[in-house]
Order: sequence, then structure tokens, then C-alpha cells
Amino acid sequence: MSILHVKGLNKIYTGKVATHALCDIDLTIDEGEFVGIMGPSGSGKTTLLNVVSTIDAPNTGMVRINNSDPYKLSKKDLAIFRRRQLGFVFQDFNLLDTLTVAENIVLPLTLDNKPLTEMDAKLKQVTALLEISDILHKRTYEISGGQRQRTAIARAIITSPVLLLADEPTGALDSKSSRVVMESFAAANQQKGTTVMLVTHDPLAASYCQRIIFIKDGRLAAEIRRGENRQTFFQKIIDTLSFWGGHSGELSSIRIQ
Ligand SMILES: Nc1ncnc2c1ncn2[C@@H]1O[C@H](COP(=O)(O)OP(=O)(O)OP(=O)(O)O)[C@@H](O)[C@H]1O
Repeated sequence: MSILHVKGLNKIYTGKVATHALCDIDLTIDEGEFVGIMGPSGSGKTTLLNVVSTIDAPNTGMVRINNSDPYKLSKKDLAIFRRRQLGFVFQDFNLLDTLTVAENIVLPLTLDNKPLTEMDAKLKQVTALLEISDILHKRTYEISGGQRQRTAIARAIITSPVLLLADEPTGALDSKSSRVVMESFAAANQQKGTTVMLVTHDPLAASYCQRIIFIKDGRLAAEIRRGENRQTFFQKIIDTLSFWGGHSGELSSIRIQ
């Protein structure tokens, strides 16, 4: 069953010079998939994520998430749709410093007035899955970057969203923390069945995905799938990036092991 289906998506930013950021994008993500979006800087990755996540409307084209068109919803229903159906993870974590880790994680359930017993059970389940049960009473400034991002992932999946969207989730992390965070996405995907769409520049992070879609100049350029071996997939990603990624500068930020 498809969770995300986009067809004929176009996004044009008007200004002194108009930018055609997305050109005729067709894309389907099935339930339980873990999909990465890669491409050179300015290729349209964040624009695609913003259009899918209903932050930025397309000029033309269709977006269906779990068989409904979020752009047809009223403002109020769209806010509820985002909170219940979508999970978001950002590069800079977006946690509230005044709250504990536990309070940050249950925030979406608090907003939906869920009973305390349900919140507690779900908190236990997601924090065990992401291996952060021992930091629940800490403030976000007392924990590491990797722990902050795992807290953000826990907050994003506690509502069991149909689609988890992440924009450069390892962009602010060192390579060790990046691995731990990507293992957390993989755990959410494999053990909780969460469908994930993740934008990244980082081939190591991307190697945890099952399928990578490459965008260039706002168009779909290539697609590769992972087999059994993550190391082989990592090399395949580097090869594809060097073919589609444009100039060698695009590869300058690659972290090797
Ligand atoms: N709000 C905006 N107004 C005008 N142009 C924009 C806006 N947002 C993005 N663009 C342009 O649209 C194109 C795609 O940008 P986008 O941010 O989606 O690329 P990206 O692949 O995510 O880049 P990066 O990897 O550098 O984050 C770029 O040419 C960018 O300059």
C-alpha cells in the first residue's frame, strides 16, 4: 500500500529571477519503506520535503498521504493532520530547553489530551526502542547531540505517524553520533514499521536507507536500492553521487568511516 503518492509536482519560486525548484516530480513511497533523498546543493530536496510535509504548497501537481490530499483540508484540520499523521525531525533538533527529555517526547500526546497512562506506556515503548530510557529526567542542554536527535525522533514517532519526514537529521552531528541516530531511524523503521523519508547530504547516513532517490535541478535523476550489505550500498551511493552530483565540491563533506 502506498503511504505517499505525488504526481506531476511543480514548484516555482517567483522573485527577480524565477526558480523552477521542482519539475514534474512523480514519486511513490510504500508502507514500511525507508527512503533517502539526495542531490547537489540547490537541487530541490528541501523543497520536495516541504511540499510533502504541507509546509509549502506546490504550484501544480498532486500530493496524497495515506490516501488523503492534505492541501484540500481546512487550516484547522491540516494542523491536526500534521500532528497525528506526520512526524518531523530537523537538523537542529527543535526541542524545548525548558522541558525534560520525557516532557519533550510526550508533547504531541499532551496537545491531543491523551490520558497519562497511555502517555506513560508509549513513552516507555519509544524510549526503550531508541535506547534513551536512562536520560528521561535530564534537560535537553544536559545531553549530547546524538541523544538530542534521538529524543527528537522519539517525539516524532510517539504518535505512530504514517510518515516520518527528516531534513538533514545528522547535519549537526559527528560521525559517531550520526551512526547512532541512523540506527535509531532504522530501528523505528524495522521494529515499529514506521515509513521514513529522509533528506541527506551524507552518504554514510544514506546507506541506512533501503532506497535512495537522487534529484538534480528539480528533477528525479536516479534511484538505487540497497541489497543485504550496507557497505556495498555506501560505495554505490558514492558512485551515483559522483555521476549525478555535479562537480567534485559536492563530495567534499563526505565522511568516510
Ligand atoms: N523560499 C525560496 N525563495 C526563492 N527561491 C528558493 C526558496 N527556497 C529555495 N529556493 C531555490 O530553489 C532551489 C531548490 O532549493 P532547495 O532548498 O530545495 O535545495 P536543496 O537541494 O535542499 O539544497 P541544499 O542541499 O543546499 O539544502 C534553489 O535554487 C533555491 O535557491
